[in-house]
Amino acid sequence: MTKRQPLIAGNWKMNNNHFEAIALVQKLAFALKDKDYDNAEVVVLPPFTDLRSVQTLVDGDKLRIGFGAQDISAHDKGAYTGEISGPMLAKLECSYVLVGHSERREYHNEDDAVVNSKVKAAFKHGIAPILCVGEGLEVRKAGQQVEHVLSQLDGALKEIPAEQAEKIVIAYEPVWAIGTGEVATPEDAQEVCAAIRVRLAELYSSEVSGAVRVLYGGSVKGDNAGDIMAKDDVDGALVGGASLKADEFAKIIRFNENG
Ligand SMILES: O=C(CO)COP(=O)(O)O
Repeated sequence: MTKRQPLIAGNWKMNNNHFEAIALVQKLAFALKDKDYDNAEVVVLPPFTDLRSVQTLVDGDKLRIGFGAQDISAHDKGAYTGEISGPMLAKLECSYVLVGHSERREYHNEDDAVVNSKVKAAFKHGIAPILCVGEGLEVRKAGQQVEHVLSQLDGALKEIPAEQAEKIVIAYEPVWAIGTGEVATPEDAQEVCAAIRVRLAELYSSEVSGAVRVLYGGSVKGDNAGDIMAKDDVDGALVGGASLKADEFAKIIRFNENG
């Protein structure tokens, strides 16, 4: 099986205006050494209003920092006030887009059908979706986390062909670990990430399941990243709060040097 390149992605959520975005990406570029880029692919996911500034900086200074958006419309164009389309994101050279984040599911009522239509929209325009899945506390307490996550996965991947599925990134983000400081144990993360990989093999093939990167997200910091990513089926991290501090995010990118 080919080795999957670790991916560390920073979901800035609704933080940083476009000036602050430039400053943060510059600080991150200063904090990273050449060898850090060999360690992991580095990606930031700023708000829409920052994307043009980040693109100009990354492009102009030839930074090895990728970027993407936090949401995508299911539609290509038209009367959808407030939405941002796949063609717009593709024109800005976004490589990635978050789809199905628990905050979108919760505050914007995005169900599996909506998530599925956004995954399709991303692929249609050559953008790799970072599909977020994860259970809430009640589901975890009932021990139903694997079933819950696999059902979200099945819903999101409906009618997605293998050639596209192998390019998806999946982020397992237990809702109870997001922004709470309560990180999942490496064993908890491994259990669900491994189950995701098995389901990808069932839905597609062992080639697809071996190629897809499965990330963990939820209170990842510099000093817990290494233990989680040491697990076989965890290929990186989707980082919220800690991605807003360049030094802390750089420490996560150097995950295998911290302990
Ligand atoms: O939701 C997250 C990333 O998408 C995780 O957020 P925190 O790292 O702040 O817990």
